Amino acid sequence: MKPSDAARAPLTVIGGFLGAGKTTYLNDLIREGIPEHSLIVINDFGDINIDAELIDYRDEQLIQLTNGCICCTLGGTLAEQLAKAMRLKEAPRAVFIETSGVADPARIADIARLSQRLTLKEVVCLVDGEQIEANRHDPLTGETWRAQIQAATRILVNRLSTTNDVDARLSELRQLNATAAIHDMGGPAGAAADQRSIESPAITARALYHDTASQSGWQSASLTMPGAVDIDRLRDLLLDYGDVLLRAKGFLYCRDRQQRQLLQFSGRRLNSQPAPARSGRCQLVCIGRAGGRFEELIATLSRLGQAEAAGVA
Ligand SMILES: Nc1nc2c(ncn2[C@@H]2O[C@H](COP(=O)(O)OP(=O)(O)OP(=O)(O)O)[C@@H](O)[C@H]2O)c(=O)[nH]1
Repeated sequence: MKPSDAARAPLTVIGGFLGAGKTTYLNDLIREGIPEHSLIVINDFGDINIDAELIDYRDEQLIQLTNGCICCTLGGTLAEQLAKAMRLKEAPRAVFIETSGVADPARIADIARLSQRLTLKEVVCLVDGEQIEANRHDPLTGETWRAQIQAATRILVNRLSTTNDVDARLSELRQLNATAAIHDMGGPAGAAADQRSIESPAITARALYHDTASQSGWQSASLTMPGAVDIDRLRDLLLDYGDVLLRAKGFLYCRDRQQRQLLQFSGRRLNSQPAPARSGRCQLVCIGRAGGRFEELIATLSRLGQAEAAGVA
């Protein structure tokens, strides 16, 4: 029997480019209150799901998907996992999917359109207001970035306050998507974002060192970082390679800080804060422009993490 529309679980797709603020927004939603027995699906671009460790979930069911772009490499897996979850005796009352920053949310929304147990509630797209110009005109990132905006039913723009011409930025977004609601999230939410304390669930850690994997102009790498790193040296290195490094995030020890740090690099900005206590990872994932320079960065980062472990840096 076909479930009526009222019996279908609403699906919210949360998309947006690398580092745009998807995880931060999802945590805000959870804090504000989502239905009990929700299902949260987290996809991340690397083969370590850092985002899953940053989600502040409680009794919700969590599915972690890794390895690249949810829409092309994981389409089948995602549909299967969702179908399985929706067949459970107590099926989820609502579903939230955080896509990877290089995914096309439209293809994920199609899964809901095909499912008899889901109904598409909205496709939210987070946009880093500071990066609109850079992303829009970039030959590698532009197409993905535009597709994410075009697929949205609601566009949430943050970090606009640091740009010169807010109206011009908003009208650029409007030109790309004539129908979506567009909201300027303003400063405070984001400004406080890095200061938020994050309670994380315990998730089984996998020890990983991976070679870089490249896919049509993109390249990603996952590194183990067992040693205590000099944060200033790391900052200089990441900023030096800001032309090829689009996003880095992970957990590591820093020399002058007692607690393991959560490191976030996006839009050529680096910040760190105490990492969630419950997992013990010391790993970093990076994504950027494929090529020798990206590989050079990964090799240098790898040496930094390893050498300092051995005390020879
Ligand atoms: N200033 C400011 N910073 C933000 C805002 N939202 C997120 N951030 C910061 O931006 C960085 C990336 O945020 P995330 O929420 O992890 O971004 P994401 O889109 O989930 O990142 P990926 O999943 O790696 O693509 C973190 O350092 C956040 O604290 C915001 O509204 N304002």
